[in-house]
Amino acid sequence: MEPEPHHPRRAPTAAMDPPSPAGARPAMSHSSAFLLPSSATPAASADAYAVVVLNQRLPRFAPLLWDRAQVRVCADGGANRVFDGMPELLPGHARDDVRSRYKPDVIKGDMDSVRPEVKEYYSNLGTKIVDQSHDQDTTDLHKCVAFITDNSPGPDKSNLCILVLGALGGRFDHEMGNINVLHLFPNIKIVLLSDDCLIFLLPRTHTHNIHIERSVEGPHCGLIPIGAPSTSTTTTGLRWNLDNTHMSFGGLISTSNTVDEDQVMVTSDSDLIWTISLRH
Ligand SMILES: Nc1ncnc2c1ncn2[C@@H]1O[C@H](COP(=O)(O)OP(=O)(O)OP(=O)(O)O)[C@@H](O)[C@H]1O
Ligand SMILES: Cc1ncc(C[n+]2csc(CCO)c2C)c(N)n1
Repeated sequence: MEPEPHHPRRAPTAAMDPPSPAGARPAMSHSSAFLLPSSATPAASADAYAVVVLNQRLPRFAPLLWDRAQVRVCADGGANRVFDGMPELLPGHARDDVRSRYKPDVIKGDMDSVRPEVKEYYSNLGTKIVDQSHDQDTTDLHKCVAFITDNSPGPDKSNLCILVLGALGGRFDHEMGNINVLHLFPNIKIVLLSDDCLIFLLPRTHTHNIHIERSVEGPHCGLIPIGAPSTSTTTTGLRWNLDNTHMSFGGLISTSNTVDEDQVMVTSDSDLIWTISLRH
């Protein structure tokens, strides 16, 4: 049986941007400023970041996002990647210092991939270990996102942004499971990342203003109706814009598009996946 979305849709009034006229969709803003080096980051970011590390090679910007986050969670074998990978990404620093500094707050999952010595190492440093081996129906990423939303204060999670490292590339079943988590939590800002690109969900309840951080992302992008066809999608700011356009698998979907402006606007009657390439 398909699990129900974890949270009801956000009421149209709870948008983060200024109020919209009656009947119009409220606006939601998106930015990848979290990828900018500390020196270039806007002083006051509205977002509170959580990082989830999956069981794939750490992206090169893992230390930056880890430092920027308020909560760090490893999905099962993701803990091995932090243990092995953080010292490799920070070669000028002593291996043991890096290990103890990059300590996850939580390791959660069905615990069939985290190595015993890694689990013991972090457990001794105070990491919380949540063994959910009894649940073989939800993915480790689903378990980690549920943990973060359940433990973040207040009913309004509009400032929470969950950055998922190692979510794309690799095994296709895992990738699809990771994308399904975006659809299971449509009201939570979740960004799936790899070294090469990022993706997030654009819920149909809002119009979307996507600020393009040209120093770290673009130009290649896509707009994809994974969950359901879209009868009408309209965009601005792209090389190939959509104008009240129908999109579906078996028909048109927008791949190999490129960003033309610093601001991309998207309105659709269906939830869409936005993807953009990352610069190396
Ligand atoms: N190759 C991959 N591509 C994309 N995501 C992955 C990949 N491998 C793991 N993940 C993500 O990392 C999480 C933790 O990985 P882990 O290998 O511990 O999971 P698992 O449930 O034991 O996998 P398996 O299906 O191999 O038993 C997964 O739930 C998934 O979200
Ligand atoms: C229809 C169906 N397909 C696959 C699985 C297997 N599965 C899905 S999530 C998960 C946990 C991975 O850590 C496992 C083993 C299932 N339960 N139901």
